Amino acid sequence: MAILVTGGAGYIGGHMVLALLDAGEQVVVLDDLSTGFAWAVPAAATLVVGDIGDEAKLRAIAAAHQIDTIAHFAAKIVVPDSVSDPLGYYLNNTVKARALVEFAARNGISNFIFSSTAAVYGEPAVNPIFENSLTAPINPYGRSKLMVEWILEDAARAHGLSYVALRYFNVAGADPKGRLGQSASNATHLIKVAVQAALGVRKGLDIFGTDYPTPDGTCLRDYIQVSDLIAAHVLALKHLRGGGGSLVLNCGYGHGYSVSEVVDIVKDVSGVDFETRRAGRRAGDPAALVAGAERIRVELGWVPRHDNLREIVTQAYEWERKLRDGTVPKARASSSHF
Ligand SMILES: NC(=O)c1ccc[n+]([C@@H]2O[C@H](COP(=O)([O-])OP(=O)(O)OC[C@H]3O[C@@H](n4cnc5c(N)ncnc54)[C@H](O)[C@@H]3O)[C@@H](O)[C@H]2O)c1
Ligand SMILES: O=c1ccn([C@@H]2O[C@H](COP(=O)(O)OP(=O)(O)O[C@H]3O[C@H](CO)[C@@H](O)[C@H](O)[C@H]3O)[C@@H](O)[C@H]2O)c(=O)[nH]1
Repeated sequence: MAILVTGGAGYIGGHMVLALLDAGEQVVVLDDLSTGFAWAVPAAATLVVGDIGDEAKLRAIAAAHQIDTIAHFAAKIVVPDSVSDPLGYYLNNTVKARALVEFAARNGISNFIFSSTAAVYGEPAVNPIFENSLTAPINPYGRSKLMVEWILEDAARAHGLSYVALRYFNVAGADPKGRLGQSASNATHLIKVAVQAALGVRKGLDIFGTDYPTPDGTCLRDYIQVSDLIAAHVLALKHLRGGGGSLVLNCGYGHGYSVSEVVDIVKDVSGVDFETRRAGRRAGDPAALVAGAERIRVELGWVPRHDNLREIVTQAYEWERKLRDGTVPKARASSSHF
């Protein structure tokens, strides 16, 4: 049986592909390369370049491979962009995901793993946030993802699918073996931007909002290391293949760091005191998001191995240095795909 990984040329999906290949699985990646990289997908996986909304392409994949599971990572992911381009986000993240769920239902693909997000909770009244806390997203990105959770819930009931929706908190770091990291040069994530500032790839860093109701006035987030997150997906796959029922699970460590604390750790790890500027709040940002992180341990037996922000920052820094120096390992010639 093969696993279809949408968005498998991107940051998190790329780590999933590595983990699946490490486990001896057959992997088909579908990615339009809008923010992903063909070179990041090992030649041992089949790479199909295309849109998740392209039904003909999906049918061709189903005809050529025995897919039993879809791991759906492909999405647009930048919260402030979703505020300025909501319709683009609803099309890519919701409408096309609906088509993918329908494709699964029609083709007897009974397992679906979905990249959801902490953004479904909006501005929570209290932290940590549990899976049964109120979902009230405050930006189109979070809404675009919450709707897919609802689509999955209803489709599962009607069409015999089982799914695991993983609500990621803030994903960071890189493959501990140094094979992959976050590569898009215009990524907007805090740790990515901070290590770029430390390496002189960007000129300093804006701190978006210093007047939040948090201990130091900057936003709090729960940063989860990317391989720990992927381990949760591998366990979700095992759960679904073993006939387990649908689940919605937070993926985080259960404690948060402020933007200022993250910046201090990046400065310390890199030894570079790069410039920081106090800037206004960024559109769509909640003050604090910290996972209630128990359910995933109970349901899947997940045990984090990299819950250490210094280690996470070091991995991100080392990967960024390779990107800057042009020494990242390329897993395939970029033209070898369908
Ligand atoms: N990075 C985070 O902190 C975070 C947190 C919560 C949830 N997520 C979710 O995780 C998933 C992966 O995010 P990422 O950080 O790896 O981002 P990414 O941009 O690196 O990866 C997304 C991949 O999807 C591809 N893609 C986008 N739209 C597509 C389409 N219509 N058809 C085919 N391919 C398409 C892109 O080319 C890219 O390779 C997303 O669903 C995102 O919403 C990420
Ligand atoms: O240059 C920067 C970049 C970020 N931030 C702040 O850092 C925090 C974290 O921002 P970022 O790393 O961009 O992540 P989020 O906006 O929290 O969103 C991430 O985490 C969410 C889950 O919590 C996911 O849903 C999103 O896909 C993912 O991008 C926020 O307060 C930002 O305002 C800055 O101050 N300066």
